[in-house]
Amino acid sequence: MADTGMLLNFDLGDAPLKRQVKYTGGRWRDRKHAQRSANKDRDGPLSGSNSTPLPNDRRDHKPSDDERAGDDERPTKRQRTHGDARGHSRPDTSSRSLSYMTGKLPPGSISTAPRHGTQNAKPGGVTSRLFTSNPTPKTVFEDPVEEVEPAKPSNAPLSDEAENFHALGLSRRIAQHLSAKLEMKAPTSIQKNTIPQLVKEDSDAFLQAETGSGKTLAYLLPIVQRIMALSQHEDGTSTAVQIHRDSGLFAIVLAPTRELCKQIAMVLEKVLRCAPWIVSTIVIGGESKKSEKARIRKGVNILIATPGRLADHLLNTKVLDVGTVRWLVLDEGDRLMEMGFEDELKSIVGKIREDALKESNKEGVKFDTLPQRRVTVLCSATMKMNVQKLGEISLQDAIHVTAAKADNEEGNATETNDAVFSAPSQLKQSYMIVPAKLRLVTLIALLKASFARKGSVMKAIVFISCADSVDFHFDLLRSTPAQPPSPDEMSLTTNTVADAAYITSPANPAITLLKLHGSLKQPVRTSTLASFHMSKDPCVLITTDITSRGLDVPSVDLVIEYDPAFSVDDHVHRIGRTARAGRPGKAALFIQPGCEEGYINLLNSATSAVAESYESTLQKGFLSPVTLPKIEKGSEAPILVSDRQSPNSRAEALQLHVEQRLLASEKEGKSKLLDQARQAFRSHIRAYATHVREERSCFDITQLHLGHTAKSYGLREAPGGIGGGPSRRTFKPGHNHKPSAQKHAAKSDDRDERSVDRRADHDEIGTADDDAARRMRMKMMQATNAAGEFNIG
Ligand SMILES: Nc1ncnc2c1ncn2[C@@H]1O[C@H](COP(=O)(O)OP(=O)(O)OP(=O)(O)O)[C@@H](O)[C@H]1O
Repeated sequence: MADTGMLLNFDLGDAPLKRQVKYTGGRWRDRKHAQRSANKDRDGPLSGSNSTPLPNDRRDHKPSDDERAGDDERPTKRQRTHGDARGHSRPDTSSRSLSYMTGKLPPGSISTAPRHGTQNAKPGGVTSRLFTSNPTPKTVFEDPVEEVEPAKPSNAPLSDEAENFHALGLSRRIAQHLSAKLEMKAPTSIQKNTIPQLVKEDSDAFLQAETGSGKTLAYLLPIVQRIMALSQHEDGTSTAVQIHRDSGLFAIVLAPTRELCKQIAMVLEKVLRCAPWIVSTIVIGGESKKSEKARIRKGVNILIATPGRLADHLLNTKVLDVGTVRWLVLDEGDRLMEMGFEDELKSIVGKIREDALKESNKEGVKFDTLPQRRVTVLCSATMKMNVQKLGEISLQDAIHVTAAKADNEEGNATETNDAVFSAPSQLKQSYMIVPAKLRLVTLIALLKASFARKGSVMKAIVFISCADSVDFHFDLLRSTPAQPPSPDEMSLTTNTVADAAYITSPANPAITLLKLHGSLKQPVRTSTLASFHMSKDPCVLITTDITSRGLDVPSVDLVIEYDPAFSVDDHVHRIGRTARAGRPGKAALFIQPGCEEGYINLLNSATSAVAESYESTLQKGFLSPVTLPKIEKGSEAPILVSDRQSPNSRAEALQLHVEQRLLASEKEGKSKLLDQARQAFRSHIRAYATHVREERSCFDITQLHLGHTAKSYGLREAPGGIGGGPSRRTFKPGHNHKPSAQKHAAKSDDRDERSVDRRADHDEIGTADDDAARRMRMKMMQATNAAGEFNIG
């Protein structure tokens, strides 16, 4: 279709709505049908209709108190979901949209508003009603407070006059390398408290610190230091022992996701440039096992792995000997357990123990500077039951290291009690109470506003609950190439990196959009993440929780939680992707009016967010006229609105544009986007049901308005296929409800997005060392009781 005539502005102007609409064009039968529906509408529109003519006086109408009181309740009538045999939703029965949606009339014949929109659009256009029938938030918004001084960063490096890496027990060579090559002059608090401990002592450690506080180097540097010390004296002269790649495997670092493993490997690789004789490698799922075997066979001193893949190699790669392992690091311990790696972890710990016993009976070189027993370092944000269990499996007598162990004025170490797992203090957090219908337009407005000024935001991450929804939003917001790429032009990131057509503005014309989730193939994930890291243009990554843990992209300045996290802990990890190592950062959370507002109280224990109104976001986001991408190949890019339209009209016009774009895709027989929207909607609803039990009262699936939620997917009504699904089911404690996207991803080797049964698990476990397990349990219980700080939520 050439220019579709997608008349994007359906503003009806000041004139009262003319009831007699004359339909022209198209088939007689369709005109008649549309006319009849219009007449019916006049007598009273059908309930559940999402797209009805907008009486002008309602457009920017501020409800009176009485109306507000009525609105206060959530709309009682739930949108019915109709689906035909093919899963297509029944079209909206309102007059003009009916004709349009069924595609029987040429679009131009029903859209009578001028193309570029004016206040006085002709009657007969349709609009997508966004500002009526929305529940009113119960939260009372306080007057905007004066901009306060930004808080002092809590995860920044300490002042380099006071502290340096050499003073913590690292060799001059390492300290100089850190300072000269990695531009790290002074340690962070957690590094200051961890490094001396792990360099001098052989006891296990439990590390707990804020996101972005440098935990990775806190455990890697002591390991490298002690392996280096085998072959080098402090003055740089050589010892009698020469270390090379087949001297033995000394350390294993386990992390829950492939991305995190790769990132740790990159950090280690940079550190090892000052000791190139020490060799590290990585074994993760999704890559060739053969080449991993070959690397292991050549010899490796430090191994970074996902538990599933390592357990597999321990079974099938005979050459992998873990008898010499002196450090086992479990990064993101809580996540390792949540993702169901318990069995693999048990088998890995058991195998290391078994091989260590055999090794101790062998004659050969004894490595004096290495720990004489295996040291386990467990990093975890929280000390919940599953982490205690992991501690019982792996730790013997761990010391608890936090960033808050601070020096007092006399220089004595004192333990403070504020080791709560919380967001960095300099991170500015806000939340918006956005009615379901307005979510999509508010997201676009927020992104537009954030990137409106060049340089104000460089990188943003948008968290969404499931992979299907990520796919849909990416395909919706990207610009479609005029021609599909030829096979020669295809690259790994062809379908994951694109121009962000809906976010760009004249001031910031080049914004890249990326997507990432666990259902993508590993090489695609790796390349996409690399593009995000390296992009010099501003960019937005739309992703699931796969990116929420550990991912370190220093230039991320904004995190948007479009769907709230499945637990408060996950929320803190998500927002922790910004404001890293003392840098500033912003985070915005979308919640809906109603029970979700209770979530703010839950968050207050871990974060402190200020309320922002979505209205002001719409204002800021739609300040200037919006040029939308073309709907069809060959059509002009229409300018959505004129300067004279209010932000609300612009929002409605944008919503309508999205809805029509979806319908146009179906009409053209390429209903990919429409199908995607339906699938995304279904997965969203299922994912919504998987919030942790303690937080489910804030995310009550029965309170979700399906019709309004569908609108945020550009759908005019909720598609079929969810009735009788989890949306209507009451939640049975202990029942495992899996979002389909997560189920799908469960096949992946590192189990990203794997369905997580978040039940607190109090079962006793049988470990090889029951006594150590008992001691560890006591210790962790003590820590939990003493500080009462780890059980958030
Ligand atoms: N001493 C330091 N000086 C300056 N920057 C540092 C220092 N230590 C670490 N960093 C930087 O801080 C950032 C965060 O480090 P890292 O990823 O190890 O944090 P983390 O505590 O593991 O975070 P998360 O809990 O989110 O995984 C990295 O970009 C790293 O390069």
